[in-house]
Amino acid sequence: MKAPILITQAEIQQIYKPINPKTHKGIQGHAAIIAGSYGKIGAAVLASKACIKSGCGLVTTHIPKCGYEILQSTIPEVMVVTATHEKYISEIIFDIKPQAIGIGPGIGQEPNTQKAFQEFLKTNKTPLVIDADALNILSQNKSWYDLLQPDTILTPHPKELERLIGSWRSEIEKLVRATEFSKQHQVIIVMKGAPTQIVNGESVYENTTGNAALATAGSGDVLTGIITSLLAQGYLPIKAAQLGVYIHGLTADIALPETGYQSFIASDIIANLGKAFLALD
Ligand SMILES: NC(=O)C1=CN([C@@H]2O[C@H](COP(=O)(O)OP(=O)(O)OC[C@H]3O[C@@H](n4cnc5c(N)ncnc54)[C@H](O)[C@@H]3O)[C@@H](O)[C@H]2O)[C@@H](O)CC1
Ligand SMILES: Nc1ncnc2c1ncn2[C@@H]1O[C@H](COP(=O)(O)OP(=O)(O)O)[C@@H](O)[C@H]1O
Ligand SMILES: [Mg+2]
Repeated sequence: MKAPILITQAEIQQIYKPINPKTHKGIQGHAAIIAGSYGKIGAAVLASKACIKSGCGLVTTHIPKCGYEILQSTIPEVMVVTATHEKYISEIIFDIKPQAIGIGPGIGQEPNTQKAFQEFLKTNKTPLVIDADALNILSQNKSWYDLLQPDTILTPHPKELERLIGSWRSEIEKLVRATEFSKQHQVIIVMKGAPTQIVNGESVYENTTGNAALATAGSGDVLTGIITSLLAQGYLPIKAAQLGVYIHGLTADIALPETGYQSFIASDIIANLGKAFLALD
């Protein structure tokens, strides 16, 4: 097994594309976020806000009905499509054509949500980020792995990863299993942790930003929004994953002297996105 390639500032500078002065929202990328259920609409808010604050021109968020007023009042910049069910996503239907979709934060695992996710996977050809409960649904329905498009990005934390690839007894075994999974299903696995590693077939990349302040509710939901935004802006999936985890971690490194570890919350990642992007310009 090769040593991981570090995701350094120099590497990121090669990947990062400054904003074209003549761009407009119509060509800056339209992202869709499919997230939330009753009691976890916050996950949809965090992912959507991180998405629009990471540079894409438009964001449409698909949520259950109960989240409508919450979304519209907390992030007026984001458009909203609601499912027919009050408390969970019962079907995934929208007439927009986004350039990237992020699915999973806070969606729960209701049977109807599972069915909707399966129907979605059967037809979806749009670049995709799969996180949280969508990963958990996937790991309970392993025959659906065949429905994943090449270069789909999966963003599991260690428990979600275990549900997908099974348990491991050492870091080496984890990497071997993740590599096998990535090659077999042609997916990119963002193995979140300290540090986060990205597995893309035989290649492993290791992030160099971030700290323990990120060990707080919703920080993964925010990462989903950031990576989906970058995908919608035309970054190749592996580049969107690398730049996304780097920027996400950088926000915590920037904020730490002011917030300390304890008072840093997921909204602070979003609040510091601007400074993190400026550090790349
Ligand atoms: N405000 C909100 O609406 C929030 C919604 N959330 C959503 O809640 C749902 C459940 O997510 P959870 O991740 O809490 O539940 P899970 O059951 O998937 O994961 C929790 C388990 O994973 C373990 N775990 C997590 N990170 C780990 C790490 N780095 N190392 C080792 N073990 C680790 C925990 O100890 C725990 O046993 C998801 O859909 C998620 O998106 C959460 O993101 C929290 C905030
Ligand atoms: N100690 C840590 N050091 C660096 N990054 C961390 C640490 N703990 C958590 N993170 C990061 O925070 C995020 C947590 O994601 P996740 O567990 O999915 O959160 P949630 O589901 O609550 O949104 C990941 O990006 C992970 O890498
Ligand atoms: Mg998560």
